[in-house]
Amino acid sequence: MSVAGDRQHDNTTTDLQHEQDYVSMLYSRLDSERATAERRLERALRSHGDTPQESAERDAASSLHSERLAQLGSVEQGLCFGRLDFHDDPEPAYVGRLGLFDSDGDYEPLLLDWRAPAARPFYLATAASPEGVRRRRHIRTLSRRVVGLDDEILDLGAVDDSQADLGLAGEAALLAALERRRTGEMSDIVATIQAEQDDIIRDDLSGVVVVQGGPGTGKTAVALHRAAYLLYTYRRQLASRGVLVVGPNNTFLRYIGQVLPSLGETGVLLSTIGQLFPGIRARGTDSREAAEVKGRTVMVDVLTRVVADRQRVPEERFEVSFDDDVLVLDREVVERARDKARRTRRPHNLARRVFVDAMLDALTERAAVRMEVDLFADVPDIPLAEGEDADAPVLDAGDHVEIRKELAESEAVTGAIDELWPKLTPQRLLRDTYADPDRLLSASAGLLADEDRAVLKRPARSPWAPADVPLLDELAELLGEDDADERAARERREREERAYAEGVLDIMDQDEELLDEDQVRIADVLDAELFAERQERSSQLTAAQRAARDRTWTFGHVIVDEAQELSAMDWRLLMRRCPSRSMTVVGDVAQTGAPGGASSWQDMLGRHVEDRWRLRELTVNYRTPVEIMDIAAEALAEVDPELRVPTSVRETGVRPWRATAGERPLTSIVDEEVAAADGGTVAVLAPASRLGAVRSELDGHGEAVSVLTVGEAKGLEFDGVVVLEPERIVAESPRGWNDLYVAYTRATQRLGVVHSAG
Ligand SMILES: Nc1ncnc2c1ncn2[C@@H]1O[C@H](COP(=O)(O)OP(=O)(O)OP(=O)(O)O)[C@@H](O)[C@H]1O
Repeated sequence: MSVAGDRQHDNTTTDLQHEQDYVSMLYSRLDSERATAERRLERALRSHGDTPQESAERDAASSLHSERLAQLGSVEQGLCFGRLDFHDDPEPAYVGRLGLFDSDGDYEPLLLDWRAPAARPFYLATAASPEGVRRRRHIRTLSRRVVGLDDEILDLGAVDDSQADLGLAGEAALLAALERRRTGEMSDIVATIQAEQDDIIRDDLSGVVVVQGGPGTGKTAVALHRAAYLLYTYRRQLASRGVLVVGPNNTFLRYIGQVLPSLGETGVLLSTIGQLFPGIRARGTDSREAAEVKGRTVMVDVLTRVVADRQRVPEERFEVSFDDDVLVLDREVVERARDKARRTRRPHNLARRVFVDAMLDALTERAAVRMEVDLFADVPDIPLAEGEDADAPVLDAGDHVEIRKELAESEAVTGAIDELWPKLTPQRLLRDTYADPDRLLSASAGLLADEDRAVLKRPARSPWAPADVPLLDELAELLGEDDADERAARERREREERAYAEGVLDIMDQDEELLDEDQVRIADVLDAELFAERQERSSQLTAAQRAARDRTWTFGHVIVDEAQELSAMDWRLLMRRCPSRSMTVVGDVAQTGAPGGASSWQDMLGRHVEDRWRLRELTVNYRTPVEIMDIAAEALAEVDPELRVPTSVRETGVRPWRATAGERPLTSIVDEEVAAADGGTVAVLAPASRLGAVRSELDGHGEAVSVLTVGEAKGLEFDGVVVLEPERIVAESPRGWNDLYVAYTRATQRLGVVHSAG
């Protein structure tokens, strides 16, 4: 391992002092930016528009300034982390978390945003290809203090071919970052992004990019930095639609939750698939088998049938009481009404109107005929006048309208029509299907085998599981939402709220004119509330928040992490959220654990984008040291002997240890690992069947130790990892070797393996 260049730790007092002066100047610039943003926000909040347009402008301005303020607040730590010196420019360039300019002078850049094109050489320049860079300097800071400098002179003469070169940039800073103890929360890598990662982060917005890489190659880090880069570079396009980042579970989302805010980006929605149906909390768990069946594409056909089964035609005829009488329609008439509604190809709840109309038309006819018969029942035959037609209807169009209206208002009639074509919600429909064996059979006969059907059955009150969410979403599409009434009510509410706010502001204006200077001004009291309300209203307008509440929201870009775990039905849901197909798909097909997950990207994506996706690969492992990867490689060979582990950047000199269950109490093993981690994080990864027992055994260790299944640990990392009973982990799942590979590669420093006894 080497760096292509001559690295120097040039921490001379003069150098440090020089950089300290510059960094201090940047912080005072940051402070004055903050003061300006605060002033502007205050001004925007105090102003109030007379017209709806002015109010909208005020809301937009206050939201802009609060966002700016939040961004300026988030870059406090590590504001500036790099400096570039060039061969043919005496002025160095400083690189940091956001761009700062010399507003007193001629707007020269004082600090380059890491995402700006001009900052790119900081990540790409190498001795072999220096891009005009003479020296790259990493500036280490603690709060606002400069504590160290790492310099690289990018001199071709210093290229060393004799060592295996991973093309690392800023090796000292990188290794320092990698050696750091883990806190349980992922950090950004903005100061040490490597060239192969940078290339992916800055890839085009359009199309589907698949990032394939072994464990620890920085896929998650790259995905998150790409979100920040895209929002910076394509802000106009993305600000209104937002960016969605999908992760496998809540623990993972918590783990990555701080990265984007630390990069000054808050407009991103982090979510699991299970959270993408507003109003549903998927708290249940499915068996592996049930999750696999629910994830199959054939479920689309099953659900289509579930809906069609609710569009019924009576066995013989349709009968309904109306006006002391019974109206009867032949089966064929109902069938024609159903066909007419189906032919519209609209979703069930929207096509329902067509069915109801056709039924009411037919019933009006019947009722009219009956009335005519009744009208003349007791009347003696009267000779016809000249020109009068014996068959001409007695009731006119107006009478028909009246009858139809009465039919539409009759509960008996609407109830009977409802039975045939009810208004449905996805939740109700899916619940009923799982709970009713006859319905399930009718919907899946010929599509699912008996044993597949059996795993779907469950009582109506069971909680939703994550794999139900794509099915609910599919049903929501098949059903559609007849929300015309709701939409009208919402628009009315919004108009009223605006009128109210404007009214209050007018009153404030008038009152203020009447008050003495030294009296308490009503506006001072009212202001605070109004401003708070306005602020809340404008903050509610962020794309991410609106998106979280709206099932039909479509995002400007979607990033999927641990994407190999997604089922075919998960992909369908995601594709609906991203009609532009601007996506970053991140994962490792060698780590797939989910029964319905991917073993090839083409299998997963081809259905949606054919071959229009581009593969980018990451090859260097930043997490797991060489010693541990030697063991992980054995598990990978069992998955597929052709696969190779990524190359580790680090060696620790500490070899993984092995023990046999029962030799020593688990508690003392774990105590030792906690001590060795020296304040870092420790995890015990257990077979799913042993999790409960191991958790109670290690109860006393509290927060210091995480006891997890491999599935739960996916995407996470810990300084020390103890893997319990690898044999059982392998035996418990058809993808057991993949699971073991994931388990071994969670460690940043130490790995211990406790084998099953006997
Ligand atoms: N350029 C870098 N500079 C500093 N740290 C890095 C860099 N790239 C990756 N890392 C660190 O390496 C570790 C692994 O990264 P990450 O979790 O993104 O890998 P991954 O490919 O998603 O792994 P897995 O597939 O196992 O989930 C993290 O701690 C991350 O911060």
